[in-house]
Amino acid sequence: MTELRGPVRIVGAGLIGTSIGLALARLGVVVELVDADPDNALMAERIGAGSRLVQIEPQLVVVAVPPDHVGEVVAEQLAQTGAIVTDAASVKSKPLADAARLTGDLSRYVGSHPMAGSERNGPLAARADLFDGATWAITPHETSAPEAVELVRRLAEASGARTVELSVEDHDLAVARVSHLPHLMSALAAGTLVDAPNSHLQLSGQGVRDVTRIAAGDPKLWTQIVSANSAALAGLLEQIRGELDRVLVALGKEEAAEELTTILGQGVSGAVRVPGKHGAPHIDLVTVLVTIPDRPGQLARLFADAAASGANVEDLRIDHSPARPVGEVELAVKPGSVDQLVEVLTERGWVVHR
Ligand SMILES: NC(=O)C1=CN([C@@H]2O[C@H](COP(=O)(O)OP(=O)(O)OC[C@H]3O[C@@H](n4cnc5c(N)ncnc54)[C@H](O)[C@@H]3O)[C@@H](O)[C@H]2O)C=CC1
Ligand SMILES: O=C(O)C(=O)Cc1ccc(O)cc1
Repeated sequence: MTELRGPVRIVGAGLIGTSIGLALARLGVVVELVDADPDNALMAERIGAGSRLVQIEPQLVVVAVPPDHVGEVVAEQLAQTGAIVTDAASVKSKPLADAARLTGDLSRYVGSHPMAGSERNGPLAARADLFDGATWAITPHETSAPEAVELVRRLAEASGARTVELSVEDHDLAVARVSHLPHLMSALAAGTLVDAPNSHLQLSGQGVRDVTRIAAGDPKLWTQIVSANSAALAGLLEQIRGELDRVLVALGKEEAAEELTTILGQGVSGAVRVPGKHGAPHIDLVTVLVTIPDRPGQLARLFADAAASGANVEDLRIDHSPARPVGEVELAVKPGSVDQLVEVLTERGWVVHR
């Protein structure tokens, strides 16, 4: 059995590299931090993700640099060390092709991709629990050694994730659907707000926040991601262009209302297919709205009271009402625990709406 003993060298101490370092530090694995930007390596070291200098040869190297540089860094690390090498890039075909142009033997390399992140970047955005409960794709290529695949699986599990194995090609098709297209859609929707008057923006509610959150991701990083996956994305974008034409033709025409309902119904059918947290199948959750005073300690009290009811909070949203000294917290729970939750919260003085 291949155990993850360390040291693990992380090249690229940004959001993802530093988060992996922090997750491994929880288990006491020795981590070496390397970055082209010395300030980032220093920052990652200061927040406890590892050390900039480790004298022992790494067992595993994790390349967490932007996708355009992954292939060259993978080839470099294979040449400089006897370690198993993986990367965390959001696309898998291009880094593999780039590395293959630079080195003959890729048996110690296995690509991987943690499916968790943030719209923020750099070591200061890193979190030790970023990958807890997340899915981590492992994408062996034809010559990946089985022990290399096993060690990368250990890395993902040590970081708190559950693993899914896919081919390189299938991975890129999958992320085009579940990550890259949603990102482009979010950016396009958010882009229409740039010139919007403030009087319009002040009507923003949770819907527009949901749709635009991921648009805040680093444009330079996302240019590399979507460009490297252009073939898989092109088909989906053609499909969306066709759907947009259907919407434009149908909008506002009484006789085309059914067409519009069909398109919107497709959205409902697609949305329920997105798996729930921890990769579990989608379950319908019930939401309960609680009004909370905008004062320190209120959220902690609400969570303690929710826990006392026996309900597990599956999801959470907080909405601040402008110009009101209260917030609105939406707790999502399984249908079986909602009655007890409402009863206990009401008993304890919370204003609850279902
Ligand atoms: N941002 C996200 O939510 C996710 C990103 N990823 C992937 O993880 C990788 C890293 O992304 P982030 O951590 O978000 O970016 P980041 O910008 O936070 O960090 C990248 C780090 O790599 C360093 N770097 C760049 N070129 C280098 C080189 N040649 N040698 C050494 N260091 C170098 C930078 O100085 C920076 O510290 C990317 O390949 C991305 O596709 C994967 C999952 C989620
Ligand atoms: O912020 C989110 O919800 C994400 O989905 C983050 C993310 C960004 C890029 C990836 O390659 C994987 C995950």
